[in-house]
Amino acid sequence: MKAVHFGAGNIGRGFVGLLLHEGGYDLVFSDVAPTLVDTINGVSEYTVHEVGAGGSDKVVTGFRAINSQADPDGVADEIAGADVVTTAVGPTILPFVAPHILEGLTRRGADAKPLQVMACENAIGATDTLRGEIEKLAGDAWGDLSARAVFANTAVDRIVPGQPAGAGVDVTVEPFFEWAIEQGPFGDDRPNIPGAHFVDDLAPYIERKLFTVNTGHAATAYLGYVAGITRISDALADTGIRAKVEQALEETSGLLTAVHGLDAAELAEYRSTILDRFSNDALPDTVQRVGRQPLRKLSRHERFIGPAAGAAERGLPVEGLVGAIAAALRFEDAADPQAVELQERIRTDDAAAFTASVTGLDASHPLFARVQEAVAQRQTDLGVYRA
Ligand SMILES: NC(=O)C1=CN([C@@H]2O[C@H](COP(=O)(O)OP(=O)(O)OC[C@H]3O[C@@H](n4cnc5c(N)ncnc54)[C@H](O)[C@@H]3O)[C@@H](O)[C@H]2O)C=CC1
Ligand SMILES: O=P(O)(O)OC[C@H]1O[C@](O)(CO)[C@@H](O)[C@@H]1O
Repeated sequence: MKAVHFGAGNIGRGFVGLLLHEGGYDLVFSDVAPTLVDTINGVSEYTVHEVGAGGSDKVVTGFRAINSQADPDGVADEIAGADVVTTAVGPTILPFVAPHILEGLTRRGADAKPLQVMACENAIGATDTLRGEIEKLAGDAWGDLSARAVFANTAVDRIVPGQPAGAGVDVTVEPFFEWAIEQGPFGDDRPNIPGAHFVDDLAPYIERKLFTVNTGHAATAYLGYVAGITRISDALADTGIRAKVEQALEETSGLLTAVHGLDAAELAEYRSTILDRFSNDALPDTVQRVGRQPLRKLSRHERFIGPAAGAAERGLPVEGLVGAIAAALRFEDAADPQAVELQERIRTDDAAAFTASVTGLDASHPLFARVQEAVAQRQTDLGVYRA
């Protein structure tokens, strides 16, 4: 069996690739970083180092890498003969992966078993997004081609921080992982991924994960940044920051219970486990990585506005979430293009226009005024506020 995985980065090697390997798949990593592709092709095995309680080393073999920009033809042939395609490139990159999958489908025999496609991104419905991009490119040809693939959304959870220089292909990760995959699209023919669990309804899983793990992680990152702290574990060691993160997560849990009927006591346990994971000081993780791409993280269906809007619509508390959003408005990182753009726009747009364009909220939404107030406060602090 063969799997083509787009994005040979932290999650690609440290989580998705490892679990596909354990399922018996030969791995083809497709990436656009030439040095990474060459480094991967220079070794016959790599080790995933799980650091923290219960961690162990896992060795991955049976892989090769290909540069999709340098060899699109080769990538298409790999996909034509693959059983599975997965991605971990970042949600904004999926439109650049779509053409390769489409070309692979056109080369795939019409009588071949349908290709099983799963995007593994921190976004709701990422596989649906990827399929939409492929369908858009295919145009009228999609009528015939669509039968050659099945698409399943997933929720992936493992903290894989930036890797130290010189780490080579090896990856240091936390011991915890969870990979939930919607099973409906596969019928009786699921991909063979022993480390994953298959569910009928993914929504509670992806929303629980995105609005607890990612909301909590990003809140820690932005609050830690504002406090001048670099390591995530150090930020959570600050009792004031921890209390604010806990408040935000109690708010997202309140929404998850209201929307999905998730049990409050189980959610409290889940929050506690997650804060312990973030506090793993054997795993050096930074506010810059976890807070990267703040415009994405402040967008409408993402880890802050998504739950805060749902809570505000139901009259549930949002103080903690708005506080985390206010901290995100202060996040600066010259190496992060979205952080640079955020700081430019907050200095040029008026508060209402910024709020609408960044969060996607309508001015009449019950959350809009709260966020606009936080924006106006940031602009006042910067000396750029205009009534
Ligand atoms: N790092 C983590 O702990 C987790 C990350 N994720 C998600 O996984 C995705 C990737 O995250 P990381 O692995 O941390 O990022 P990363 O930056 O380590 O890896 C991304 C990889 O994608 C490659 N890439 C960029 N454009 C590409 C293209 N057009 N085709 C093929 N490869 C391309 C990059 O060269 C890089 O190697 C993101 O959506 C993230 O939200 C999800 C759960 C955990
Ligand atoms: O990968 P993103 O969406 O930029 O955000 C990083 C987040 O993803 C994770 O890697 C887990 O989903 C966390 O480490 C962190 O919350």
